[in-house]
Amino acid sequence: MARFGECDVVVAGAGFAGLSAADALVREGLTVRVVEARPRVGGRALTRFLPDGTQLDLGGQWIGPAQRHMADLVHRHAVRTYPTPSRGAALIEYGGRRVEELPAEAAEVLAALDRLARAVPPDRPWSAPGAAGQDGRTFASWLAATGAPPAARDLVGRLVSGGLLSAGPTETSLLETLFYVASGGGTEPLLGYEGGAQETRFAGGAQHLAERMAAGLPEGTLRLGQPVEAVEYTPRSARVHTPGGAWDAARVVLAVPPVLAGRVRYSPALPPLRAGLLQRMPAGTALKTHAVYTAPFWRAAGLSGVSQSAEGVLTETVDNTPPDAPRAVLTGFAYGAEAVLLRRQAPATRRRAVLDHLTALFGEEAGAPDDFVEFDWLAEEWTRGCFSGHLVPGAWTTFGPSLREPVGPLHWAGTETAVRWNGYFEGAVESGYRAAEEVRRSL
Ligand SMILES: Cc1cc2nc3c(=O)[nH]c(=O)nc-3n(C[C@H](O)[C@H](O)[C@H](O)COP(=O)(O)OP(=O)(O)OC[C@H]3O[C@@H](n4cnc5c(N)ncnc54)[C@H](O)[C@@H]3O)c2cc1C
Repeated sequence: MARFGECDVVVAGAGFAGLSAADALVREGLTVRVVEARPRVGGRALTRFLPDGTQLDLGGQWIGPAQRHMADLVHRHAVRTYPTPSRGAALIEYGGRRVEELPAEAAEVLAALDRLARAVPPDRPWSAPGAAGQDGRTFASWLAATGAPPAARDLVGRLVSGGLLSAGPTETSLLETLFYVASGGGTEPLLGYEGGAQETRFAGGAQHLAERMAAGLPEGTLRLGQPVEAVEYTPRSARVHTPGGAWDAARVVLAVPPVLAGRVRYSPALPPLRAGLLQRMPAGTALKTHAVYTAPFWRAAGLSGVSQSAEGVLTETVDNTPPDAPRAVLTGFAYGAEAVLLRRQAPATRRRAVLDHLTALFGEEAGAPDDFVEFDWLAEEWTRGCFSGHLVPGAWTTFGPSLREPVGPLHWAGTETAVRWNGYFEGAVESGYRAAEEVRRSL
């Protein structure tokens, strides 16, 4: 098999984590090769433009004011951003009623969650007081024990397990949920638009920033269309195999989602705790849809386009119209069981189910968009889930300490390994910088 050459570090994956790791390593004067399976950079950031120029972010798209690494990147790469439209009333469907503010009993459940999350250190959730018990019960069982009315539990379960962890409340442990809340600084910054993680969007889409980061790497650093298939390693070096050939490097940063890191063939086999961990981090199942209209008709009715539903196929909607777009966009999210059931349906039936939900919220016009665009990240060979991967119940307190532990010359990055803003672009960048720092110290 051909050998492309030797380098100091191979980074697998050109998402935000891999690109940040490569950037930091190149700044250290190291020779780096970024090998990326897809013919593009950005990973879970993917922007498409309709023929008339309407921008759709099919993957990640928002950043918030507390995400400092992303703010630095935006500044450094001179990328323009704009706010998420926020004028008008939100619609919250709750217990058969429609209200504009989060009902007090649901807010109380979120407050209780925040109180518990404050005791969970996001860098070592397994050491939190009561961690074993919290890891051994599902978020659904904790919700049931709050004594809150069923509608409040349903809404919080769908917003938190679904909207944040992209799973159902029966799939995630209480500890995983508390970790995620602690990692993002609380439910308010996580769930919020203005002042929260959904405050700002990228002009030209989130993929554009990834492309700018890639363009900043030295020529020849980035190798697209090169999936890492196998990694042979000794305590001091590694050989990374791709379909086109192999790279020898002193260190490797694996910046790919855990489910895909587990599919690479390692020789020798990964240590049991690392291998076990990778088997316990399934990716989420969220489904993001875009309905494109001639105009943002909901604004005339005084509505912001934001909705949160305790029932129905969609849990959330948002006005996703870019400021200078020729047309208007309502984006919807399905999570957990609803997202799985929608995938069982034929595309036309699924589209109808989503549009019926939008019609019930925003009126007849919502049922007849000019375009309807969906993108299934579960079907993507090089992602296999959405938004991110999470530890299953019981895994934090058993396998969790292996999350960022290097294996010989192999270092682990990717948003799933982040301490802060785990699951977000911000977490991906943090993880890339952290892995690069580990490599720098180890050489
Ligand atoms: C629909 C959706 C909406 C989201 N919304 C938001 C949001 O609004 N804000 C936010 O901050 N985050 C959001 N996220 C999450 C965010 O996109 C991710 O946290 C972030 O992009 C992860 O970056 P990463 O570099 O860790 O992983 P990835 O972006 O997945 O990058 C990994 C890269 O590795 C490549 N790869 C995989 N296997 C191999 C292999 N064997 N060899 C070589 N390369 C390989 C992949 O092709 C990919 O390019 C969303 C995600 C989705 C899918």
